[in-house]
Amino acid sequence: MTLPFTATLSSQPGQTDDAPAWSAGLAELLASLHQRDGGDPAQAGRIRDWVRKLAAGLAQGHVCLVDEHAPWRNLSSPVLVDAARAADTVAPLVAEDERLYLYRHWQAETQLAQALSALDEAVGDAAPVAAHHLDGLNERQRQAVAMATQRRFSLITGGPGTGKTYTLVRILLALLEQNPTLHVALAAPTGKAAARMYEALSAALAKATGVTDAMRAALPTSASTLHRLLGIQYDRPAQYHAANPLPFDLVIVDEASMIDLRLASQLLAAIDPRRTRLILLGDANQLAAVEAGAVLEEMGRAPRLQAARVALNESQRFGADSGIGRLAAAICAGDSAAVLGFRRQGLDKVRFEDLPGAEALAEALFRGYAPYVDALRGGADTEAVLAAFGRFRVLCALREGTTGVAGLNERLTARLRAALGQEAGAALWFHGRPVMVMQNDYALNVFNGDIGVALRSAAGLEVFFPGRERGISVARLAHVETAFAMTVHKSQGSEFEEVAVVLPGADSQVVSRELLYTGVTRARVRVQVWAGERGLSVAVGRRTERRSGLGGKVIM
Ligand SMILES: Nc1ncnc2c1ncn2[C@@H]1O[C@H](COP(=O)(O)OP(=O)(O)OP(=O)(O)O)[C@@H](O)[C@H]1O
Repeated sequence: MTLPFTATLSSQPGQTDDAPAWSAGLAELLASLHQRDGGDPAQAGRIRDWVRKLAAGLAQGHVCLVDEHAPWRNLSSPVLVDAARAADTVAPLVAEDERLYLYRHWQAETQLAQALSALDEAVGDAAPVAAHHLDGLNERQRQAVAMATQRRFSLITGGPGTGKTYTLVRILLALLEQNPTLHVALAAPTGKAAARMYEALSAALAKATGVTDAMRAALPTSASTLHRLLGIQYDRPAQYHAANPLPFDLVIVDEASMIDLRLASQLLAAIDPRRTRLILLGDANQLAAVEAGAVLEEMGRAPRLQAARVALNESQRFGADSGIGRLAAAICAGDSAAVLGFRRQGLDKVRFEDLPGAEALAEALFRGYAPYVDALRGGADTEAVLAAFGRFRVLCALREGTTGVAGLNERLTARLRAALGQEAGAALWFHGRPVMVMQNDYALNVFNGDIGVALRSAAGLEVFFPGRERGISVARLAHVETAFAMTVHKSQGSEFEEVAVVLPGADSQVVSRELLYTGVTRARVRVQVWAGERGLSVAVGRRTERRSGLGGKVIM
């Protein structure tokens, strides 16, 4: 049977405080199927209740419902199967010990765990890494090089500027020295993250010593999205899978915190443990994927994968005394007192502000876009306009409300149009409208999360994206949103000179330590934090935990 959750699962968790509307429908459906197919009518209410809770959890990124008493253990129901039998018998719900899943999440989690175990078992076929590849690295970086050159699966985590790229270059050079024809693929969950990964790696390679022309020639000339790497289009099955694995010796995936359970299981299925080495890079303290499954974090905690992971911990970007670095560290540590202390005493390059009313907030945030307004007014070329827009961004926890993306975009739009002397009007498109693509469009070659600016050109109003010469007529771009303000979720994988993080009031359930950390660390130079004391302290105090069974399932 087909369950009605495929489309709705992509509703944004962390953005509404309520259980999704579809959870009640799914609960009713399964409760009535239970009765129709001969289940004990007295148990229908329990099924309904569990499914409702499970669905609410899914919308927040949990993979399963957890109850330590496993009340589903001895329940006989046509809509529920025990995990021990789930490989042969398909039912909408799977019970596995204290966890209850929708079938396809149980299947993805189980397949991912098996693939990880198989890959992690295939270790130790490489020669030890030559000592010169370790020169100048700190202890954790050395461990990472040794690990990634020895193992088939490795996980390298670390915050911004901890040297993930720097270390990766050493790993690549060491592996290329052993095998000059190494076939390498670079990928990331979004187009933006892939582009940034490639840029960072190219820059680090340009600075590295001992890179021969042959090595350069063996390296890929771009990084792709994971969807493109795996050949996933729309909702069709991936082109690469267990029976047709990816034709690479080494696959490197950046920004792995953004990978959800389904994509992770598709990626691992496409890795041939006899041939391919997989290196995942990411920041485990960041927000997890919007969809179900905090895969990176789970992998990071799985006891059996301990030898396959290294956490880099010395940031070169944010020195120990940098304001952003100290703030990020205090947020990560859940140290509300320290964060409130910074807020009261002041912190270098960090501006803390109380939340004013809607108009005053928009007015203050609009000042961040002054260089962008100047570029548009002065008739700067497209590249300069895009660069000016890329300097600053407003990042929100919510979509709706005074502090939400939608309202702020409206108010910032009105201010930009006034500043440019445009008539205030209801027109959706205008010269200077920054937009974010919300859906992959393979025909236009634009992807979820790409950001461009609408500019008047000889061909009319066209959207220009960084790194692309030609604009795209606004009429062809259906799934876009104005992008002065964006959610913290959507900002993952991007970086700006300055960001303004806007939190809602203290009673919101959606703000968390991971969200605030992700927002703050999108800034390279300066950050503004718009939140009252209580809101800030609640955010720092709340850790998101994702319920799943992955950690315990990976075995060797
Ligand atoms: N061991 C080291 N010796 C000298 N410089 C280093 C070392 N490790 C990192 N760096 C430098 O620190 C800076 C940050 O490193 P890098 O860009 O690799 O971090 P990153 O973790 O990839 O950051 P991000 O997550 O922001 O992309 C770079 O300028 C890099 O050259």
